[in-house]
Amino acid sequence: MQVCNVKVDVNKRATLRAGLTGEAEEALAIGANVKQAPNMFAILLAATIILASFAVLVCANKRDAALPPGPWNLPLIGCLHKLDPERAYVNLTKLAQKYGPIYSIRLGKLVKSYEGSGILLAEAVTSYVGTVTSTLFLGKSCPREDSAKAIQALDEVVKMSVVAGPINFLPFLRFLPMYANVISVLQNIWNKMHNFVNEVIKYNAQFSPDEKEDSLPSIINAFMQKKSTRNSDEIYNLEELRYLILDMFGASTETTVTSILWTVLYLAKYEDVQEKVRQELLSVLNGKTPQMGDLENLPYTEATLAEVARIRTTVAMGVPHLALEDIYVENFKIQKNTMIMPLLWAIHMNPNVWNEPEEFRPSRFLNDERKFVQPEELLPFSVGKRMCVGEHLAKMLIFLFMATILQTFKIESCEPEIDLSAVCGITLLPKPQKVVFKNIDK
Ligand code: HEM
Repeated sequence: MQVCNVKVDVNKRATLRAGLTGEAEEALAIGANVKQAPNMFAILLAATIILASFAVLVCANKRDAALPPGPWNLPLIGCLHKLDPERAYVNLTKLAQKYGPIYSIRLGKLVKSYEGSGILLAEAVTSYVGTVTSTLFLGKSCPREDSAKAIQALDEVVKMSVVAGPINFLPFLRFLPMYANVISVLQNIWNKMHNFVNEVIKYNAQFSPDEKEDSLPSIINAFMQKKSTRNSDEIYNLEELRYLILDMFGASTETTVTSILWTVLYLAKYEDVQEKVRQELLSVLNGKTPQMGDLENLPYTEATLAEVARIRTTVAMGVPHLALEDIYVENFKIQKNTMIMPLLWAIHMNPNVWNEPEEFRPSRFLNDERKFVQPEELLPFSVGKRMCVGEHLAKMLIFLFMATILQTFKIESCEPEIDLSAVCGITLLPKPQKVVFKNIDK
């Protein structure tokens, strides 16, 4: 299996220092000396600038021979000029095609902005996903309106985090008023989220696990149960629980909502696929409420969901990891503190694995007996020991939503043409557009 990794040097401050103070100081010193020879000043200054630029360029491209190959970097901005913020996953995939499955680039800053909050359906889907996840994480003890507000706040955090993204690559930006404001708004929302989850935990902590009427198998209840049987507070303390719940909220809502939105849009666009899925659902389920166990008897439906997950990889650029020490991968040296981005989009669009990867074709996941087969290169939830812990929950939420809707409604676009192009934020988002659900009996 070919896995494509993109490496980003996170040691930005050191890079900037080498680019600015090192070479630029040297260039200025030469300029200062030539002040005593006015007639030669312009020529020497021009030469100095050219030499200095060259030195800075060379410095920006100094590579340890063992490091993975990659394109030339410009001082300060590295390879950013090669990346279109909204289509960075596509640009990065092109570099993978040129430099091979493991390559490295240096990023200065990545400016991304995204207006709009998704298609109109987004609100309803967010409420569906949020209700299930908050009940699962917090149990019944949390009033619905409170958890809805928390989910809304989280949505804000996700959008603001996209705007704040460049700070990851150029940390000094946090001193600029625009970014300082974003950070302060983010901190404000985060504090509110922490307070909210804290209140729910405090409420739950009043009861011993057997005393509680709320016996739903939620994370909060499971945690409290474990805590009551342990003497040590080292792992099962309430602060740990708060962060765990916030991580779960952060990782589950936007990803699952976005995946559902893509599925709705693809089925609205490919009406023949939608009809085939509906016919399979109607004949197998025969009007009954869908359950996760039904999926094994619904190969075309499962293949369609897999194909959407492939062609619109929700977490297109993966979740960054950090090398804690120098390591070697296929003879390439990955230096300590290097950020490693598993470029899931490139894996899902690799023409050596997928025939005509740009085509939406659910049948690629069906074998000769029309059974669903999952190739190991299908990795929307990543791979390895840090892969998504919510894979099964997410698949369940997507399947149950789609199976319920499609048995009753036909999804149609309100626009002349459905736009399936993506905007790259934290996840790969569809453009805002309207769809309509028409009752199939009418
Ligand atoms: C379709 C929806 C989802 C997609 C596409 C998705 C995808 C991913 C990906 C690609 C990662 C990165 C794994 C890595 O670091 O290599 C991840 C991590 C994670 N996901 Fe999901 N996810 C989804 C839904 C969920 C849900 C519903 C939950 C919550 C129950 C969840 C919880 C997490 C957590 C906690 C992590 C961090 C795991 C760790 O670092 O050990 N995800 N997800």
